Amino acid sequence: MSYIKEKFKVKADELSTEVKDLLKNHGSKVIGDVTIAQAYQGMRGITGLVTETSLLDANEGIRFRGYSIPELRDNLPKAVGGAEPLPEGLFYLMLMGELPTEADVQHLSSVWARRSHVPNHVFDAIEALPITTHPMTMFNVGIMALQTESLFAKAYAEGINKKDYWSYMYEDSMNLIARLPRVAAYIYRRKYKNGQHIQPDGLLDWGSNFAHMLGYDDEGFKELMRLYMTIHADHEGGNVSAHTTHLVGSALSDAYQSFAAGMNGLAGPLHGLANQEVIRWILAMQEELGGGTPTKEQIEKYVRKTLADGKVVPGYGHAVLRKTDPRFTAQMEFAKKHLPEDELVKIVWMVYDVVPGVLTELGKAKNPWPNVDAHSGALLVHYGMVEYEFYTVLFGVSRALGVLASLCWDRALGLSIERPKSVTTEWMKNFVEGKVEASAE
Ligand SMILES: CC(=O)SCCNC(=O)CCNC(=O)[C@H](O)C(C)(C)COP(=O)(O)OP(=O)(O)OC[C@H]1O[C@@H](n2cnc3c(N)ncnc32)[C@H](O)[C@@H]1OP(=O)(O)O
Ligand SMILES: O=C([O-])CC(=O)C(=O)O
Repeated sequence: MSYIKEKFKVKADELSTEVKDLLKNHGSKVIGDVTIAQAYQGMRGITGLVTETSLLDANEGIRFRGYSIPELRDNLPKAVGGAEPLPEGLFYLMLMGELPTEADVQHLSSVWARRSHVPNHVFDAIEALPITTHPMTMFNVGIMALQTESLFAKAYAEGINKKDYWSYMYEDSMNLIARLPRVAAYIYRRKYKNGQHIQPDGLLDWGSNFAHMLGYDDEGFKELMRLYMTIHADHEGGNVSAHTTHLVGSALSDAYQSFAAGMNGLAGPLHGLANQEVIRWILAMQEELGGGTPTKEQIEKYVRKTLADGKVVPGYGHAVLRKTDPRFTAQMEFAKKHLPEDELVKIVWMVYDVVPGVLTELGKAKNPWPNVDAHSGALLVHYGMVEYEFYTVLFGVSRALGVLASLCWDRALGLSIERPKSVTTEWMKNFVEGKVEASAE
């Protein structure tokens, strides 16, 4: 057993004991009430999930095992000559709950490089789709085709003790993370670069090897990839992609099936697809105005028109956050350092000056501030990745780090199949009239 796996097992046994004690001594303690509005409106504010890897504060933003994004950028190991954290280090932190050493990160880089082989039938499955297929659909087909490699599914079919589920989930998760960049890069090169594929370079770290396979070998893009892969990885457990992965995994679906389910959620425009929508929205605004940099007045007019047309302003608002997303700020800082004169980036910053005021004035959105998706596309365009339909695939590769670390914990803690109670509107009406009672079961 690898030393990381062994260490995870020790930590998992410790936490399992603590959770058992918590359940035995405090299991019936109430942590919240549920209102009728919450049942109809996306369960906002209901605490009903346990996710170890990260925790969100509405005003401060995400913390990964207690570390904010600026703290991660200071404390996680970097590539030689690089300033951004290596995503391998974030995975280690999320899995283990402690910061990695340089050696831990190098170990993970080499383990993932070693496990990155993707069987040919996965590429064949992607090739069977029309070239016009959305990259997120290709991505999901690729992930599902990889499911033939699931060690958990094979072991379960042969019959394993439930105490060992975590071990197979760990192996599947490590293999899937190792393979995703190759699948994603294959999709990109197939769809946008005439199928001229680039072989992996096993000597590179995970993020720069991904950049290399995509066809972007300059150091600036590699740094961006490391930052991008780090900040998109996790956002506690209730967001659509993390919750879906956890939910499907709770039925003992394997890592491939669970992650694919999560990725179908990420592909929705109110979630991960918003990053492509931001660039599409800015380009459409520029086109309508005849190109060039718009004025703030023109941006404001376009925002009001978007809202009047019954559409959302992509990249703004959030289900939980109530301030500017620190992931937006991290990308803004990256841009100020590396590409302060970029025209599209400047437009993103002008939009940031305008949108919160308009959304606040209209008073409907609970959070008028930008989220992670408001900035990411402009950085990618700067380095030449203009194919915005691909952006959510990048998000998905990163999200694998968080949701798969969480799946390892789910199986290590032996979490139950998820099955909350639902009721009908007729039940709600009867409840209001006192004809039925809410049940604790
Ligand atoms: C990685 C991520 O997933 S980050 C989020 C990415 N998504 C986007 O950027 C899409 C644009 N934003 C939105 O649609 C929303 O803000 C969401 C989906 C992120 C959050 O949704 P909610 O929690 O329901 O937001 P909230 O409670 O503030 O919504 C209240 C009203 O304001 C509207 N609203 C919220 N944000 C926006 C926005 N950016 N533009 C226009 N209207 C908005 C909602 O559509 C809703 O309108 P309704 O009452 O007519 O249905
Ligand atoms: O937390 C959410 O609901 C959405 C989000 O920002 C993410 O998943 O990264």
